[in-house]
Amino acid sequence: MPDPRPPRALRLGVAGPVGTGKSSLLAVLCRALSGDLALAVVTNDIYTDEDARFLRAEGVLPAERIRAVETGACPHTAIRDDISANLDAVEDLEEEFGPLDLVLVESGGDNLTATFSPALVDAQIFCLDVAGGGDVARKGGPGIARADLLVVNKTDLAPYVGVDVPRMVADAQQARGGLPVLALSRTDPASLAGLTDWVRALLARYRSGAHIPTDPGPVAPHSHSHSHSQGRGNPHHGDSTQP
Ligand SMILES: Nc1nc2c(ncn2[C@@H]2O[C@H](COP(=O)(O)OP(=O)(O)OP(=O)(O)O)[C@@H](O)[C@H]2O)c(=O)[nH]1
Repeated sequence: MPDPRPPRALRLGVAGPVGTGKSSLLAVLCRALSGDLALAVVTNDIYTDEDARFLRAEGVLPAERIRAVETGACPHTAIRDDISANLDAVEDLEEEFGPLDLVLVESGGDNLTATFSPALVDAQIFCLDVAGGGDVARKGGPGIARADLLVVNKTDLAPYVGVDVPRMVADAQQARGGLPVLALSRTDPASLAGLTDWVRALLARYRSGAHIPTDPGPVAPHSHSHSHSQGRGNPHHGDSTQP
């Protein structure tokens, strides 16, 4: 009988501002899914392989299934403008350990404008946390408005930072026109189950051919001090506060 699976693994990106819990979210997914799915991970950091080392130290997957891309520049560059290093890492993992079911790609922590190219991932999660402030969800941007899933993370911290989680989720829902929003905390097992259920449902849609990758949209124009030697016409002007 022919193998009904698509020719390659589902590629799922996780983006969002620095420290919002992207690596922790990947660790949750690896722990929950590696029992019955073949997984691999690609991490992106600007100057280190810290996120990959964190995941290897957590023992969530065999160490060799976790690859680090050192972007050396704005994290968005390597997931959006010139995706070659990430694509190489994903394809190497598939070649060495395939057939895989799911490859998770973690963006280096960036700002609200960073999203993955649809040429790199089939779907993407955008991760905010309550510690960034309850009004962040209202600020919009391509990831908040159009990622396949928006996570409002670390809800256990809400009482300490004065954030009204239902309000923040409602704001996010309003910004997303019906796309899903998930309030998440590592201290709330039901929320973690909600995350893994969403990924399993996405994988089922991908395998059946029902999932249509969508592009949340490009980064906003901005400027900064380093150059983008391999950038392809990415506009860089305007807000000099961006990394
Ligand atoms: N209270 C709380 N802390 C969390 C939760 N998830 C992650 N953290 C903590 O948040 C901090 C940042 O988490 P990471 O997973 O490293 O975040 P990240 O987005 O990968 O960080 P960068 O890769 O540096 O952008 C760590 O100290 C985590 O332990 C959560 O659900 N609740």
